[in-house]
Amino acid sequence: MFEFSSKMNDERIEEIGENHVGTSAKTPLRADAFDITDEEKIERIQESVKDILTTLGLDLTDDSLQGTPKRVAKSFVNELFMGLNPKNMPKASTFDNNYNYGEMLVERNIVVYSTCEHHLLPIIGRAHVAYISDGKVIGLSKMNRIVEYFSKRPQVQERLTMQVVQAMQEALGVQDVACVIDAKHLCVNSRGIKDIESSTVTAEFGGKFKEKETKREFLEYLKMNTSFE
Ligand SMILES: Nc1nc2c(ncn2[C@@H]2O[C@H](COP(=O)(O)OP(=O)(O)OP(=O)(O)O)[C@@H](O)[C@H]2O)c(=O)[nH]1
Ligand SMILES: [Zn+2]
Repeated sequence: MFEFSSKMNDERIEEIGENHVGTSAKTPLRADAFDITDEEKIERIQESVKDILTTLGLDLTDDSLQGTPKRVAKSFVNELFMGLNPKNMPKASTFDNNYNYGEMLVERNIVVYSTCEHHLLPIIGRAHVAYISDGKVIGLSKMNRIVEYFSKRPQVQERLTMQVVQAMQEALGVQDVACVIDAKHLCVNSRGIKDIESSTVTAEFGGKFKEKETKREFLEYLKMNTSFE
């Protein structure tokens, strides 16, 4: 049977494509995270889910429940946590800024659907990402894809925000990148304190976005109404 070793290995994690992410913002992956295939992971997780549901007292021979362990395992590996696998990292195509656009570009209202790593419950919200070009521009949809990729991990919102900024900085070769995320955590809304109203705002400001005026301009754009709403 496959055994996970408990030691983290920074070199190994760099090999698998997290070298753009600062140490403090790294998802704590095990050194042997990719020693088994996704198919093997699905098989193993399926057995664990069977165990959980059986322990809860459910009869897994029931027509509706019998496929649940496999469904949960597949959704973990292929969907909810697909961002743990660097093979799913989006290719962030960049282009030369031939038109010399010199202002900030803001991609607003990117839907965030992530999972809280403390309770494995959904985090649902919006991310707003901005950068100022220093010669390169990035395809708009790539910003949404970067947010999606890092969202599909067990997360804390602070780390997600930092990972998005660091991946954009790497892709564009600039420090001038910012991200604000406003999200609801179902672990706060639906259980525990059960506060359905509160949401969490996190922000990461790189380079020029640390300056008061640039930060203010970015935050002003977030307040703008769009004419098509
Ligand atoms: N900083 C931070 N905390 C988070 C995030 N998501 C969930 N949490 C918090 O993680 C904490 C875990 O605290 P614990 O006391 O170990 O867990 P708990 O007993 O289930 O806590 P309650 O939710 O207060 O019932 C909770 O306060 C959650 O609200 C996040 O993205 N960032
Ligand atoms: Zn939680």
